[in-house]
Amino acid sequence: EKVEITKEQEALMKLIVDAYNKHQIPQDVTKKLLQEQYSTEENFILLTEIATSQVQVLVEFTKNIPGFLSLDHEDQIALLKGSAVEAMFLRSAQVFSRKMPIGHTEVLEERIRKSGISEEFITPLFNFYKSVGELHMSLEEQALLTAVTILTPDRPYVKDQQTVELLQEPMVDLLKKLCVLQHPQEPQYFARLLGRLTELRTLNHYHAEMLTSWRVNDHKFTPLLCEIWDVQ
Ligand SMILES: CC(C)c1onc(-c2c(Cl)cccc2Cl)c1COc1ccc2cc(-c3cccc(C(=O)O)c3)sc2c1
Repeated sequence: EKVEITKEQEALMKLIVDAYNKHQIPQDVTKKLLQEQYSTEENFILLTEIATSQVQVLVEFTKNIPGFLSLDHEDQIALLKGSAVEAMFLRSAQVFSRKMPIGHTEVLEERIRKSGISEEFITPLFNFYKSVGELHMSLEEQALLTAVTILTPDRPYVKDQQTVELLQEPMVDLLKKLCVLQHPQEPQYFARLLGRLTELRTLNHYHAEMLTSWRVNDHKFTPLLCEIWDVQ
């Protein structure tokens, strides 16, 4: 039967997409990807700066998700801490999939490969980037998938999972309809998107190891990253 987006779903999508567009890493930060010299140390510092800016952007985007600010405050923190890495994998993955300004993609790849991350994490990381790139997600899908990731009820320390589920459900329903409407020739497209969310969970584990190996080599993070990642 015909899949239709209701008026309220239209309104919800506009809210989420506007928030996603509004909150972006400032140009002067991402432009450094093309400017700074290449060294493992410099690449790490630059990626740390971008990640810190990304967390700030993520917090602002999250505050625009309908109902989020009405959640228990400790649950708000638990959701942000639990989803930050996954949201940043998604965000940095979009850089590789959308046609970034010339050179950004190669430059970002080069800097990530040479930032002190051990080879065993580089492979799954770039496999993920490739699998997201192949989806050619629309901006609406990117924004909704990020919101769905943030509103994952079973993050550590979330007390009222029920209420988080009530917020996540309409996002998932809307994303499912959007996938059918935007990828009519690919009935399994929505399933492939959700498959990326499963892959993100495994990347969380790799990321925890990445942090440990950086810290072992005495790499410093910013106070915001230390707080959101419970390090130092
Ligand atoms: C602390 C730092 C060393 C770190 O530790 N783990 C990771 C990480 C790495 Cl490696 C890979 C995935 C996830 C994480 Cl969390 C990072 C770097 O994380 C980031 C986070 C966000 C973004 C957005 C970018 C980006 C570029 C151009 C344009 C845009 C744009 O949105 O226009 C975004 S790059 C970037 C790098």
